[in-house]
Amino acid sequence: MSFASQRRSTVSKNNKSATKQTHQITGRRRKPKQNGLGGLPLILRLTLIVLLCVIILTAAVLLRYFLQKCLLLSKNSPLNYSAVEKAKFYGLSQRKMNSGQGDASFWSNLSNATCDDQGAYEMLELGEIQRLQLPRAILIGVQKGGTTALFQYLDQHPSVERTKKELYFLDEDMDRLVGHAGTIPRKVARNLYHQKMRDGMVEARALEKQKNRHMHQLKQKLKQNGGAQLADSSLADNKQLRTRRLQQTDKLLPIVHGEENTQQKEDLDDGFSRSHHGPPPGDGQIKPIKKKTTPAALTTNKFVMDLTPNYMFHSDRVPNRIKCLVPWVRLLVLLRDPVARARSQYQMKLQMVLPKSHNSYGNPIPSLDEYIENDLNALEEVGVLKNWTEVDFESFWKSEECWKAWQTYIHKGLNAPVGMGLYALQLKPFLDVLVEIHHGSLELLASHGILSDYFLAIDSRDLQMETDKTYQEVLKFLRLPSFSLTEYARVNKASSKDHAQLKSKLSPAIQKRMQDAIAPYNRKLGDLLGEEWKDKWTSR
Ligand SMILES: Nc1ncnc2c1ncn2[C@@H]1O[C@H](COP(=O)(O)OS(=O)(=O)O)[C@@H](OP(=O)(O)O)[C@H]1O
Repeated sequence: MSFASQRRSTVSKNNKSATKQTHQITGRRRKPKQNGLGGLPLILRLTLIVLLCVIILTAAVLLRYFLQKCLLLSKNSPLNYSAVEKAKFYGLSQRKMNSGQGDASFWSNLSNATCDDQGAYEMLELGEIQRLQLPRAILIGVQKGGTTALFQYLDQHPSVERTKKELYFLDEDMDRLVGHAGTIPRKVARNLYHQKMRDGMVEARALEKQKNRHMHQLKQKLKQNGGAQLADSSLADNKQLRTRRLQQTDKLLPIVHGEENTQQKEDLDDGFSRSHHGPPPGDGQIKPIKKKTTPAALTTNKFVMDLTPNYMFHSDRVPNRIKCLVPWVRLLVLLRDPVARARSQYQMKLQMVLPKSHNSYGNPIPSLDEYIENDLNALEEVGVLKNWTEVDFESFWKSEECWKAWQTYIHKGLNAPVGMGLYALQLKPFLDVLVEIHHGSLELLASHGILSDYFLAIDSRDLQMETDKTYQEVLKFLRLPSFSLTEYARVNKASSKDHAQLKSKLSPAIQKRMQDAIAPYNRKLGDLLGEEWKDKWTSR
């Protein structure tokens, strides 16, 4: 050891003993070696802190997930849009999920609104469908096709659960729900559909009670007025009373088919108020769905149906929603001569605004001719109607251009008196979806009788002329026991008010223009539904 190092070691020893002495003097001891984070290398310490943050964050997310799930799926939860948006946050179990086979149709790509996984659907057992009170059949259309009459006939069937007509769930409600977020989880959507169905049933039961109460009061009054003979068991057959009852029912009809607010729905000025078929609210428009108070339990083993004639017109989105939410349903549609249907729609709109002669934009109410012409022009403008040769129409029909033009038209939110009569255009996506669900082609399904298991089109005229026979056909299709009514009333007729405009007829020139314009689509209906539908209305 060199002198210098010897000196360093002596100095260090001296220093150590000096420090020891100092500690003894001050009574303080040297700090023990640190055991906590302080003793760990910096990198380890940082890793631990990051891990801790991740754990805390995960716990917060999980807590939020459970809270949301409890809130959103609880029966009494407020159905508000933001909750649904938040519901996107959690994925849902995809058990029992089948992948839809076949080509994804153009419509699935366009659809702005399905559930969590486009192209996939989930079948449920009958017991489960009943438990969830989801519909087993849907009446998809058409507006002014005699749907209120059929609704009332079905409503009287002992195996059918009373419900409210026109729920607008698969179109309007779903538009609101998905309009902003793009998709919503299937489970959430089904839960909301269930709640809507249940609300409809509760409302229908309340309405029935109200009607019964009124009948009771009427009986009492008749008794007091010496009409005792009317208040006995033969009451139901009494014409006078039946008429009164129907009048009462007519008063309640706006409630039954939810038209009480239609006049407030003024939107585009194509003559009248917009009615339940506007464009889906895109661009971040969020309207909350109104919550209705429903009793905690409403159990039924009866046949549950959704009857919303406007679904047919919203053919760009409703079929996919059906596939996604209720793929087991049977679809029923009433088709009426498009010209008569358009006229009936005009009369309905007119009744809503009469006796005013101007709409809320201050513009005069159009005549029937103007009403039809305006719509013909709108359809020509977007390219849905054109003066085609048969060959040209065939290639147009198969092109995406056709469906895009139709979608542009739907999204204009017009009254669509002519557009609603283009049945082939509207039915094609519904049939496509059935083909997808039941794996095959339209021809294959038709030849095996599978299509007729799930789809039934009825001519409104048959319902009107051969009501009982047609009613039996509907019951058979729905797999309901045969049942006949003592009377098949004609309901929801255009008013017999003495107003010239209500009585107006379409001028022959405009009628011809409409018939010629829609003829190619009428012919297509034959390809879709069978020869008997080809040129059905032009031949009459
Ligand atoms: N049993 C029967 N069969 C066929 N058609 C019938 C039946 N009963 C009523 N009607 C006529 O149907 C028209 C009303 O149709 P909707 O009830 O579907 O209208 S709505 O869309 O619910 O407003 C309406 O037509 P218009 O009178 O031409 O307006 C009713 O008269």
